[in-house]
Formats: sequence, structure tokens, C-alpha cells
Amino acid sequence: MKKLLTIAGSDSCGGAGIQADLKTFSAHGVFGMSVITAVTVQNTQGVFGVQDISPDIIQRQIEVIFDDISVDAVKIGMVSKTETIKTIAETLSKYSIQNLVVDPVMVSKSGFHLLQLEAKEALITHLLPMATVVTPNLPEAEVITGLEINTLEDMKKAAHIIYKMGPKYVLVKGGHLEDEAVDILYDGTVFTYYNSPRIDTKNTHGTGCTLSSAIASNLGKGLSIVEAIEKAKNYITIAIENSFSIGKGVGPTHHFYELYKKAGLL
Ligand SMILES: Nc1ncnc2c1ncn2[C@@H]1O[C@H](COP(=O)(O)OP(=O)(O)O)[C@@H](O)[C@H]1O
Ligand SMILES: Cc1ncc(COP(=O)(O)OP(=O)(O)O)c(N)n1
Repeated sequence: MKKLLTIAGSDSCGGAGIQADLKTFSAHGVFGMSVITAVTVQNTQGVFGVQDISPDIIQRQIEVIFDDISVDAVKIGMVSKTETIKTIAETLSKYSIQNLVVDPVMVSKSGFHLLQLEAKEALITHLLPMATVVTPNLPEAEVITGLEINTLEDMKKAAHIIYKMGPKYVLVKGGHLEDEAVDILYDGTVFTYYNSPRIDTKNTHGTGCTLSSAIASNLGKGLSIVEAIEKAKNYITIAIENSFSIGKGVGPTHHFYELYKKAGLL
């Protein structure tokens, strides 16, 4: 069985973060492991607090996994602050990582800063160059590049700038566009488009976490980057189509193995 690691924050309501990652891994039939970087106080209505995990404990969680288990792919999500980012980058650099998906989580849908503002530079300097693929949404791509992004042409320009920062591939996600949900992959030469109709729902909590974990699962299984994202895009589309309300705010996406098996994704 393939073994996947997520390095991310905990979401107490289970829709995003570590919890969404592990559900996505399970739905993909891979074995999920976790290094928790921060614990958020979160429900469907917002994020109300954060407790960062100490760098020493983050480092040791990573070390005990890699010293014992061969890891087929790693996904990085919420990294909170500069010290956390440096610890993760330094510790991972001691190991040979096959596939690394970096989701540059910055601000939750409810507007909470999951990445401290001053940590942006550390993320760009230390994590982006290590990534197989980095998956910014539009607001994240704007912060990383300094561009204003409204159109597919803007997304391509942003992908080009982010590519120069060192990752092997860049996927700019279009969940925040007005019409179709178009994601664009850039490999330094060619742009590949992943289109889906916009699903009319308020329940999109954890979409970015789910997509990046699905990509990591598929890369870990040995798929090419283009296939890994194609299957992950189909997965997130079905997950959003089947999303549901569990509270008063933004509900989570669905992770149900049988649903994806029936769609031929697993
Ligand atoms: N309403 C929607 N309908 C269809 N696809 C969506 C919708 N919202 C987001 N997506 C897709 O979900 C994935 C996550 O994108 P996005 O929401 O931009 O990320 P984030 O959660 O990081 O803000 C992308 O593949 C995007 O195209
Ligand atoms: C602990 C934690 N990590 C990441 C996020 C952001 O997740 P995302 O998939 O971008 O979903 P929304 O916040 O946009 O719903 C999070 N909320 N919590």
C-alpha cells in the first residue's frame, strides 16, 4: 500500500486541514500519516484561535516517520509562521522526497490568517523551491506574485512568475473565478487547463486541502502530474457536488470511497 504524509494544521470541525487530508487519503486507498503544525479552533462559521506546535515537536514528528517508513508522497498545508516553515524545510531536506505538493494556505474562507503575514517570504524562499507542485488559489497567487488576478491570462502570468520561484510545476486554482472553475497547470513551457462547471453551493469548506491531498495521493500512486491533477480535479468536483451542511456556516466536501470508485477515479 502507498504511504502518504500530510504536514498541516488541525481543523476541529473536520472539513479542512489534516482531517480533510486524511479522509482524502483514505478515499484514495492510500495509508495516511500526519505531522500536525498547529491546532485551530474552527467550525463551519470561522476560525477562532490557533495554537502552534513547537518546532522541536514538528521536527521530531517528521524524523520519526522518515526514519521508520518509506513515504510515497508528502502534502504540506497550513504552516502558520516562519519558524515552522524553516523547521519543515530543514528537516525534509535530510530525506529524499519523491513527490511534494505544497498548498500555500494563507487565509481561510472566513478571513482568518492561517499564515502570519510576515511568513510569506519564508514560504517563498524555503518551501516553493522544494515543491513538485505548488497549488495557490487566486488570493494566494496574488499575494505571492503581487499581481491582481481576474482572468485566465492573469492566472497564466502568475503561474509563470511562481514557476520562476523554483517549483517543478505550478497549479493556479480558479475556485475564486466568477464563472467556470478553471485550474491552470504550468510546467515552464506548456499550460494545461482543467475545467469544470461552477457548482452552486455554499458548502466548499476544505476544497483546497482536498484537491492538494488528492493530487498527492495520485502522484504517490505513480501517476504523471497531468493525470494526477485530472483525476484530482474530478475527485474535488464530485466532492463539492456531494458537499453538505453540518452546521450554520460553510459545510464540508464529501469523501466517500464508493462514490469515487463508481466514477472510475480510484
Ligand atoms: N463552486 C465550485 N464549483 C466547482 N469547482 C470548484 C468550486 N469551488 C472551488 N472549486 C474547485 O475546487 C478546487 C479548490 O479550489 P479553490 O476553492 O480555489 O481553493 P481554496 O480552497 O484553496 O480556496 C479547484 O479545483 C477549484 O476549481
Ligand atoms: C487547519 C486548516 N488548514 C487549512 C485551511 C484552509 O483550507 P481550504 O481548503 O483552503 O478551505 P477554506 O478555509 O477555504 O474553507 C483551514 N481552513 N484550516
